[in-house]
Amino acid sequence: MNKVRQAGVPIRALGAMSGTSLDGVDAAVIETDGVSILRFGESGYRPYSDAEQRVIAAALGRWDGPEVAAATQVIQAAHAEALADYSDVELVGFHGQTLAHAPRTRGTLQVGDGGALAQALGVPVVWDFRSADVEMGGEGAPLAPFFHFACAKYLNRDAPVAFLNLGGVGNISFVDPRFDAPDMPGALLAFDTGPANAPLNDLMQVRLGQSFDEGGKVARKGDVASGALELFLAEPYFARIPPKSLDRNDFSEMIALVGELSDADAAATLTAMAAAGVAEAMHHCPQAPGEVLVTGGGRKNPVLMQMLSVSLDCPVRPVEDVGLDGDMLEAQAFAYLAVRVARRLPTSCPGTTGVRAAVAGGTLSFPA
Ligand SMILES: Nc1ncnc2c1ncn2[C@@H]1O[C@H](COP(=O)(O)OP(=O)(O)OP(=O)(O)O)[C@@H](O)[C@H]1O
Ligand SMILES: CC(=O)N[C@H]1[C@@H]2OC[C@@H](O2)[C@@H](O)[C@@H]1O[C@H](C)C(=O)O
Repeated sequence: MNKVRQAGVPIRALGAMSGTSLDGVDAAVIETDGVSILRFGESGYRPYSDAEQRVIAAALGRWDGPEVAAATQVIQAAHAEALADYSDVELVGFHGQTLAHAPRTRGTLQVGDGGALAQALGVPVVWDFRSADVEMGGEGAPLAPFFHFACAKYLNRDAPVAFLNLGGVGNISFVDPRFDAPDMPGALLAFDTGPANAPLNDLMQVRLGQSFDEGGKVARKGDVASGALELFLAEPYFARIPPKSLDRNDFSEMIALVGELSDADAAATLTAMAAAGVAEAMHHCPQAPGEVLVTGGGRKNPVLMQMLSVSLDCPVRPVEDVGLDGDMLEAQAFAYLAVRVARRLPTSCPGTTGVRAAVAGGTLSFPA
């Protein structure tokens, strides 16, 4: 039997993720048998040029047409480049780029052709991770939770812990590592918390021509507008019982709520909205976790981290505090999930995506 299919045999898997912030492709190697993480390996980052970013941005929210075709070409070429220089890789996990996500109505669209990538790299590729979950009634996201469960085991945790990813959108995984497997009822509850950096990035771009609020410098000088924050929290999304997921632009009208405010107050208020979404999320968790481990770019924003520390009643710290790499966790997640798919182990379950039953979502393509 092909090694990538062989249960229990550790392999070197390379994962690639292109996230909602459209900054570039993260790539990372892990060694795993699809159950335990044995070792984290090397990683890399291939940024998109401004021109590439514009092509991808023009396709966001679209399901087909010339914009989608152009974005697909950019994604494909960037990944072939980003993944070319890793040695002894036995399997690749290729998330692709989410262009549109409406699981209940139209489905979910991650562009990038894993068959072509397998051919280009000469290595088997797992791709299209989200469609099977959506077809079985799931949200198709978030998918990192099964990896977070493995991380909690890797970290020898024996009490509930939460992983919080602050990307364009935020997502949280409540992990109870006392269970043996991630798909056992109670082992995992995961969902998107709300917008994280996306509305703030959009504001910074529109008002100041900057791609993000580096170090929270702008927000730090402002005051939070409590009226706007209240309107935000009245959004039905927050009361909805999880699992639940979001598209990057689902909350893009939030910018209008801060339209009359100064740059600093608007930035402070959007930052507070990201933190408030997480605080709301904690109410949905079965119990308070012992700690919240923060990954994704938002952990580098001290204003956001401070707001989280104030509003959550447990320690909040970046994953670096426990020896993980918060820039690479998502790429590592898709390396790990690829091995699970190849071995027909589930990658989502009712507690993570609301799917009817645990499912191994993804297509495995071999080079010819
Ligand atoms: N030094 C910093 N100060 C403040 N914010 C930062 C800093 N570095 C990164 N960020 C924020 O983090 C964002 C990138 O986060 P990340 O790379 O986790 O997003 P992503 O993986 O594309 O998103 P997603 O997880 O939603 O797919 C940036 O767009 C910015 O808003
Ligand atoms: C549809 C989609 O691509 N969703 C992303 C996005 O970015 C963060 C959040 O929204 C999460 O739901 C997901 O990504 C991570 C990697 C996940 O699936 O766990």
